[in-house]
Amino acid sequence: MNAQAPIKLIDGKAAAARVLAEVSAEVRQMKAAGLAPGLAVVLVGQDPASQVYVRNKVLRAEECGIRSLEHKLPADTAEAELLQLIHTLNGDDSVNGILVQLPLPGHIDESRVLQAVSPLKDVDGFHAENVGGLSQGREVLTPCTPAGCLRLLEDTCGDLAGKHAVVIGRSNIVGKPMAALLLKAHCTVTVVHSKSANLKDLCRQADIVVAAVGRPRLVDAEWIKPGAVVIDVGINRIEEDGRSKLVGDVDFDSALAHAAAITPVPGGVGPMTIAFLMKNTLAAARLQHPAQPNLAKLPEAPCRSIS
Ligand SMILES: Nc1nc(=O)c2c([nH]1)NC[C@@H]1CN(c3ccc(C(=O)N[C@@H](CCC(=O)O)C(=O)O)cc3)C=[N+]21
Repeated sequence: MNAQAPIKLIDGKAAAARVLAEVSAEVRQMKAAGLAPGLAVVLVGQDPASQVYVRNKVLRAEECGIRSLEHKLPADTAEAELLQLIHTLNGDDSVNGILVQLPLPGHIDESRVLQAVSPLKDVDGFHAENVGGLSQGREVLTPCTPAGCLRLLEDTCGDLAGKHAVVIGRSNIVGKPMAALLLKAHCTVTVVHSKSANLKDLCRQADIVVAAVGRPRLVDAEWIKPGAVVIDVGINRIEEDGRSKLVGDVDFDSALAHAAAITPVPGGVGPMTIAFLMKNTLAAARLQHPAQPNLAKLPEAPCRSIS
């Protein structure tokens, strides 16, 4: 009766493990060529969720042989002091990647801080130089979450050319760079957001839906065209049945009825974000050593954000 393909769960943990295995192999080659890649993670304040992410990043880095340095600063750190730390890290040759965990406390100007990170060490791809480069389709350091989503989509759908992708959300961290990457992959891209008219109708036209709005379970089966592929970027902590739960921007159980394939939360996009942070750290190390003959002999970067 139903000719549709069986529902497929997109396993972000398994995909991330594959990416991390590639990273580990590359780290070994880099070390053989005399370079031990290092990542600095800067956390300002005590936000418990951020602390969990930072801990996960440090663990994954260690697993694939990347040195990670954690800088924890108190919530009342002055902007000038944070900028000074970034300048020090910019000038430290043992640091190849710098990640400043967001959000920053309200008294700190986020864009000034992101602009202070050297574009060659900007493993988040948030510096204007890299944002502009991505928009021009140049090979630059690219934000980790959208890069991870693109890999999941390519693994699931193969060639993305000509597909209609609807990105829900227009943040600088996910929505906008996701749209740029999908365009680069030859999709027809629609970006919708909280002020869009006919949000649901637009979404229902999509072959690919990427939900990144931060609204728990906003997207249900009615938003999804039968056979569409759904990537859920949302990580929302909610209270339900007297306990705390992690849910996405997609109502998973409902969307499952229409989707050909869908990412779970947790275990979907989150682990891929961290895996691509590691990949970007290696890509950054390569950018910083363009003339090093031994590194130049390394195989082409399989990092999609670069190659
Ligand atoms: N400059 C900056 N860059 C970021 O990339 C950045 C940031 N700031 N601030 C916070 C958000 C959030 N983020 C996550 C990364 C991984 C998981 C992750 O691994 N999640 C797992 C476990 C989740 C859990 O159990 O808590 C999963 O979804 O399966 C989650 C969230 C990166 N962010």
